[in-house]
Amino acid sequence: MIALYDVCYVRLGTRDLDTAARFATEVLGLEVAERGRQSLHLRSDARAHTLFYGEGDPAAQAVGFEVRRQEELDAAGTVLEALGHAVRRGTGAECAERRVRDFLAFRDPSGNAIELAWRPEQGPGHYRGSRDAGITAFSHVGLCSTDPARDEHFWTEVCNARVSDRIGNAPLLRIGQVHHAIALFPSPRPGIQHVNHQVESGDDVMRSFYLLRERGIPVVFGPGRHPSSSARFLYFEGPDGMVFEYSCGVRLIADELLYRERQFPFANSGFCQWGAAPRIREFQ
Ligand SMILES: O=C(O)c1cccc(O)c1O
Ligand SMILES: [Fe+2]
Repeated sequence: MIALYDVCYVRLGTRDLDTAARFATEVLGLEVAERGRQSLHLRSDARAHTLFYGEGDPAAQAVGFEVRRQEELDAAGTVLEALGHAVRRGTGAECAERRVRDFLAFRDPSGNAIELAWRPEQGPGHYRGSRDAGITAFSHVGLCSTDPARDEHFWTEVCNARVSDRIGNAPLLRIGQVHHAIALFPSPRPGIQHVNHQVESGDDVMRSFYLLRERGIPVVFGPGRHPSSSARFLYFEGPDGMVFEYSCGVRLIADELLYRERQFPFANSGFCQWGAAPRIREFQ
């Protein structure tokens, strides 16, 4: 079983790096860790980076998960190849760009680019947001899945994820105590479906709601509250149509023995207990 320790970074492609840089700093509130001619590393917490934008095809995406031991990479490669997944070890330059010592790349059963990363770096000093969005950490990703049941099996049987709740057939999967690090939503195609950052308080969610509206940033769901994680949330659209989410108050699941996953309806009420309606394709 591949022991994922935490979700550690998201890599996005963008056709316009300047626009992405302005959005990531002035709107989202991330800190620029490094800006290259065709690359942008952004911080949201103590880590060296959690969001990377590369200039090019917006479909050039990947999600990085930390593994704690380098031997896990070899073992994971063997397991994945036996299941028919092509695997590739990162080059020195690619590891440096990811601020990791080593990584293994493969695609999940839907075709999402996944990277298993060893020893992701911590950043210098505290994260200092470019605006006070109240961000405390990069926390989870939504992934598009062409077969949520099949992919749930992959993430929970080949990897060590556990189902915290389901919304219809969409599983919300934890790898630590946080309610979920990965959520799989039905879609005809693979891809990163949303990127979540946790914020300090409900006030931060509401402050961002008014700021985004003022700046004409499309709010596509919320403010609302998820019945699954109990988190209050706000979803909005960034460059290249990528959906970002702020949420606060996500529940922690500490008792692995007693906890039982719940089933919510794939309906507005399964996504929000306050009555908000999503304008997000994968939530409809
Ligand atoms: O936090 C959640 O429970 C949640 C539920 C549905 C979709 C999401 O993106 C979520 O973060
Ligand atoms: Fe989310």
